Amino acid sequence: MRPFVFVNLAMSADGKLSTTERRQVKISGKSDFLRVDEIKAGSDAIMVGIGTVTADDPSLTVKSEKLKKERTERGCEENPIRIVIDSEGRTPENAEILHKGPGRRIIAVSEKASDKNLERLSPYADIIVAGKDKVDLAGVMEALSDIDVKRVMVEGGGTLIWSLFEEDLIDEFYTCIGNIIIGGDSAPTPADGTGFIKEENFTRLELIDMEKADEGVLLRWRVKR
Ligand SMILES: NC(=O)C1=CN([C@@H]2O[C@H](COP(=O)(O)OP(=O)(O)OC[C@H]3O[C@@H](n4cnc5c(N)ncnc54)[C@H](O)[C@@H]3O)[C@@H](O)[C@H]2O)C=CC1
Ligand SMILES: Nc1nc(O)c(N)c(N[C@@H]2O[C@H](COP(=O)(O)O)[C@@H](O)[C@H]2O)n1
Repeated sequence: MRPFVFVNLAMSADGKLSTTERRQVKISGKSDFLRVDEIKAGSDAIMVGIGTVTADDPSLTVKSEKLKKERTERGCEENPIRIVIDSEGRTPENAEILHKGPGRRIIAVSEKASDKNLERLSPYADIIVAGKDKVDLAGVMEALSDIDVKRVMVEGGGTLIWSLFEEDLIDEFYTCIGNIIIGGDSAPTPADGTGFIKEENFTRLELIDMEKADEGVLLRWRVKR
């Protein structure tokens, strides 16, 4: 058993998530920001890779007071469970994700994480150990299902999302394409990693809908199975 998993990203018109220096860029506009806040508030958990934590230091909190209130009225925490996929337990102790706003945090590590890092992070987050070198993502999804997490939003980055596609753990994929060109052949894209080599292994998508979003376009895809 695993939760429903969807990805939400903003990318430039040339398909980049950020710059070659992995510097965070404002890609989407105001209406997309509100949409993202709504889908975040509608999720039980929000997941990012350690690369995103070190590059962007996101808080991943719900921003709107109204949405926070609606969550607490439903008996949920103000924020979804915030999950970092972090093989070695490198999350900095002062990361925003560990401090900003109420709610549970989970850091999923592999057996490679040192005891020192586990001790360092355990005051701030629950730790799940899954996988030998890299985090076993299917194992993490199963553990989330066991604690009644039904809907997971993945915010990036491209390395984590690639692995989730590779392991067929994504159900829907939403990209807001903004009206900028970032360029750079090493700038992160929505699915980095090794990529599929054989055509028969490609993930196939069905378009659910598309709409204009500020100066860009929002595409929503479902993974075909
Ligand atoms: N425009 C947007 O919507 C977003 C952009 N970004 C950008 O993406 C970049 C960060 O992306 P990445 O460097 O690719 O890092 P990432 O956030 O995808 O984290 C990848 C890291 O997770 C760890 N990991 C552990 N187990 C793993 C597994 N089984 N599979 C994959 N990774 C595993 C590894 O240390 C790996 O390097 C930043 O530049 C950030 O600004 C990030 C989120 C959203
Ligand atoms: N949806 C969206 N639009 C953009 O233009 C972006 N640059 C991003 N980036 C990601 O959003 C996260 C920020 O989270 P907090 O505001 O700190 O909660 C961060 O991971 C960015 O990479 N997203």
